[in-house]
Amino acid sequence: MSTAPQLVVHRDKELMAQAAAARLITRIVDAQSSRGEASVVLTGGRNGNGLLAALAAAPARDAVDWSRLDLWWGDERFLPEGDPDRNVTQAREALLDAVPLDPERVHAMPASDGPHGTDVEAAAAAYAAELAAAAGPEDHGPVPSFDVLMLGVGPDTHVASLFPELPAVRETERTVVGVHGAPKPPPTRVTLTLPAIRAAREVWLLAAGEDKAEAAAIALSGAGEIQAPAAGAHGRTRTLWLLDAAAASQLPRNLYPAASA
Ligand SMILES: O=C(O)[C@H](O)[C@@H](O)[C@H](O)[C@H](O)COP(=O)(O)O
Repeated sequence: MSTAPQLVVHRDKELMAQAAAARLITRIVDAQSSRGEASVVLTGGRNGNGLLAALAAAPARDAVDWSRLDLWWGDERFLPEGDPDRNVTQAREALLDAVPLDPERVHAMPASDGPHGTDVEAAAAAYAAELAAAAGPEDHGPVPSFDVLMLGVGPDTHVASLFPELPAVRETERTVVGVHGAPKPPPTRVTLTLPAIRAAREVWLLAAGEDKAEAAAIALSGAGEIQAPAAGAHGRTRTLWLLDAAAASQLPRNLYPAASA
């Protein structure tokens, strides 16, 4: 199946979050119906958290069997456990604390005061090992075939903690790496690499707001993944860009989907 990106453009970021939450519920329910379980990779950032908050408010959230859902993270800010800036802390507040998840299936990335201390490379290696342990023979390498992997897109085209031109985006072997000197605070982070991201069945990129318009246009116009990491994020069966009208405002006309609302 082609992984050419598909685009859906919504009127504004609120509608985008609600529609994406509805889409995610459906995707999880479908996966659980066919395989008995589902796996989703969460993203940090306002759009990812907006989606989780919309999901928390959606009555259809009860259609999900939360106890048979694995949650992973695409990246994490390497900070102490419970820090309000950690992506997992924000996800807990937005949704996770409100639904009956199996704690064993909530795979938060290590914190900077965890078993590896401030050694971000060791923390990354431990997460890579956790992913490898969860991968089965049917998977395509040392990472499970996530049903949906979500990524917020930064104004510089970064996704997860893969920033343009930094070493992490050039990684071709390891599935998880430590990041030093990230331009978005905090500077030290843990991130999935592009090969790990591309193990997902579906990759959804979320972009809302005018400050994302240039990034979306660049990433969708054939830019290279080292300069524009979002361009290298695609799923094995589907790559979906979920945008609001402002973020879509600089897309070349041939990419703008006429029927989106
Ligand atoms: O740790 C983080 O900050 C992220 O995981 C990062 O990759 C984020 O998703 C983008 O920067 C988009 O963030 P917004 O949705 O807030 O613009």
